[in-house]
Amino acid sequence: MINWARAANRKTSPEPQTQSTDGSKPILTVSGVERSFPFTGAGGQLHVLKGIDMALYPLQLVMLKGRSGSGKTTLLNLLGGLDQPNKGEIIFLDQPFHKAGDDKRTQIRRKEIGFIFQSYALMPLLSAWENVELALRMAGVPRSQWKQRVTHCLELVGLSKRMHHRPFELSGGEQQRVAIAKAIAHKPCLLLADEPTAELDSQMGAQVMSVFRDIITTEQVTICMTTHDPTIMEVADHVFEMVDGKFASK
Ligand SMILES: Nc1ncnc2c1ncn2[C@@H]1O[C@H](COP(=O)(O)OP(=O)(O)OP(=O)(O)O)[C@@H](O)[C@H]1O
Repeated sequence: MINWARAANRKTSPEPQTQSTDGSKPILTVSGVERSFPFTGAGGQLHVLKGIDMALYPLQLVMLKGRSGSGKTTLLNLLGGLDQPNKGEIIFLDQPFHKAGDDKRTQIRRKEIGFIFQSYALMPLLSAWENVELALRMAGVPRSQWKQRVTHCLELVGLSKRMHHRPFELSGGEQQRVAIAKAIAHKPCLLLADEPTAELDSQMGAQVMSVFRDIITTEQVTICMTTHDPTIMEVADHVFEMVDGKFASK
């Protein structure tokens, strides 16, 4: 279940954390990041991110909140190297992510980042086991390690008894836990999750958050996720609120 005691230590924007509680270095820093998109046909620009500064530290659970369309997914895509900023810097594991080309970003992403989506994004014809195994195959992990790693990841998310079920035979919460096992299989240091609990009822959402808390410790990951759910936000180490393309000020 959710560790509600963590709420007492929670910090909220506007002050992007400039240091961790234990003095460790950030794994990712964002400075002055802006992102615009061209209007189709009209020749103008939609200025979505207008100067974002933030840092993610090891073993943090960080949440992005804000109204629909405020730019949360746009920022998450930049953090994960799926997109690039028009302005500003993103440094990931001491490397300039904002300057890296597609191949370099893909290479870093495959090794160091895991993604989790609202809609689970599982292969429907593959079992939970095969879905996680596919993630290892795609990450280039040697075949000799697959069996042990798949078993470990599915056990971590509490699905050791559902390993051979296909997605349609699993509940929404169970499918999302398979998606988490898939996202951590290649041992990334950063997990990015876009509305991971949005499709789940409160009990299943709490289960997913409990799994997140466990894997931060056992797998040594940092998690950055978006959410609209105030109950879920209670377990964050830090909440950034996005308003009009920037983080909200007090
Ligand atoms: N590739 C793109 N091209 C054009 N506009 C885009 C693109 N990606 C995002 N946008 C626009 O940027 C704005 C922010 O979108 P984004 O998906 O980041 O918001 P969000 O805060 O995640 O919203 P929600 O909570 O509804 O998921 C929206 O107006 C969206 O239409």
